[in-house]
Amino acid sequence: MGFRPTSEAFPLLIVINPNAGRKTSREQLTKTIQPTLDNAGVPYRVIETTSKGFAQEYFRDNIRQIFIDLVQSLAGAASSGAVSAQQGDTEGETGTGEGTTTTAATAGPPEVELKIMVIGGDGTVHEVINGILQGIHGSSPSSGPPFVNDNFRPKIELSIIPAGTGNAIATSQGVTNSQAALHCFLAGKSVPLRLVQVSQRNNTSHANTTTTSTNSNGDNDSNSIQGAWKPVMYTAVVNSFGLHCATVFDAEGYRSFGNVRFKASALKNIAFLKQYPARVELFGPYQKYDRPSHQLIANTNTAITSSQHDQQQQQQQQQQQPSVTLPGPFTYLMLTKQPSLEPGFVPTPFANTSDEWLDILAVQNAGRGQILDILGDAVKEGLHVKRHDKVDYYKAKVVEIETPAQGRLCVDGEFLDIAAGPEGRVRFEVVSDPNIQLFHLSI
Ligand SMILES: Nc1ncnc2c1ncn2[C@@H]1O[C@H](COP(=O)(O)OP(=O)(O)OP(=O)(O)O)[C@@H](O)[C@H]1O
Repeated sequence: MGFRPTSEAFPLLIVINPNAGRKTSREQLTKTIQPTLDNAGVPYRVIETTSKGFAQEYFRDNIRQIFIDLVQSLAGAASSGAVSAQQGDTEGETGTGEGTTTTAATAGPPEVELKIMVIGGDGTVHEVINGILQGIHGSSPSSGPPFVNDNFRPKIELSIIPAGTGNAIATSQGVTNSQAALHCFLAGKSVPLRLVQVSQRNNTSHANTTTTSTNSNGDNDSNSIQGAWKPVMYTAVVNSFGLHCATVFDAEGYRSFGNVRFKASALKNIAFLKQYPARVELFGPYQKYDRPSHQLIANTNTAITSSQHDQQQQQQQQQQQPSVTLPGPFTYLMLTKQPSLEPGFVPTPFANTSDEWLDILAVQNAGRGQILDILGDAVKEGLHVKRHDKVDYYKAKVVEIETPAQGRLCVDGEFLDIAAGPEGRVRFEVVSDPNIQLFHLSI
């Protein structure tokens, strides 16, 4: 079920979620986007989502064929026929993908760039990204074996027309309406979109299992449960635990309230405020916000070592021993790649979609008055970080969380229920996979 390019220029794929936000996507498409693209001579193909999960499944099952068609269209366009794609067997229709190859006749990988426009909110973007990565990495039976490698390293330019409720990714780039987003698209401005890989131990295969030991806190040492980390999903916006997660979860039940459902849910969860037991560990280098000097300070524990052997040893140590442990319990915990989650609400003001850091906002054991103050200041462009002693702010590259009882995480608006203890431990890591380059547009 692949795309056949209708012209030499491969069509822009427009993914539209008619159900996002205030349900204005279709109107935005017909009134603003289509006339502008037609005027600019940009060919496009519209893919309308029909239900939750549609976009993810669509890209997971079709991304391979989309790239094959894209490469073929490039080959057709190039007079020398520099790029060619060969389809070994019935990819797409059967979903096996066996034997599919993409080759470049010239030296070096072909320059392949796929443009996708999403008219929707962060949830739709999340689905598109996860579908693409599942399809590319072959992590589902229908996606076939991985097909992106050093010889074929496509770029994906993701343009986001903010039509959802929060629109965190677009808002964080200063893109607040479809006109601004279209302007960015036509000007071809893009910045790297770094993602967070969310992984859990692959406990079905304990090939490397070592004995479970007990650390100095008397807890089981989770690093000794040695099932390999297995990506569960990728997030582009926010991972949370505690009050924020409970608020998003309960807001689903208040859908009939429209856009005030988050406010209603937050008020309920603050009125019945809970503390959420967990231990959070940061691994490797990190930066911590220093309130007196109002700046992020890099940790200096990572001494510079001279020999390669020393560096390897240091790296190994950093991977095994946490640099920082936050003991909890947590009132509010967020791990983000976007500074702003909705216009005005800036919980992690130093987050940057393109950097290699994961921003961590941790509030441990706060009372109702304290959390109200903190959230009140977070809607004043992130003042809470400067003002409140209960706010810990870090930037790290690898973060793990473990809960003593069954716990729930919110991952870009979806939910991950985790088992108690080391078995349920979850790892968050900023990835920049050189074999798939996701970009998005910025002003
Ligand atoms: N046709 C559809 N009908 C119902 N739900 C859909 C449809 N298409 C997609 N969805 C689901 O709608 C949900 C909400 O979409 P999206 O996140 O884009 O908007 P939002 O929640 O309003 O915005 P934001 O995430 O920016 O706050 C997503 O989980 C998506 O899977």
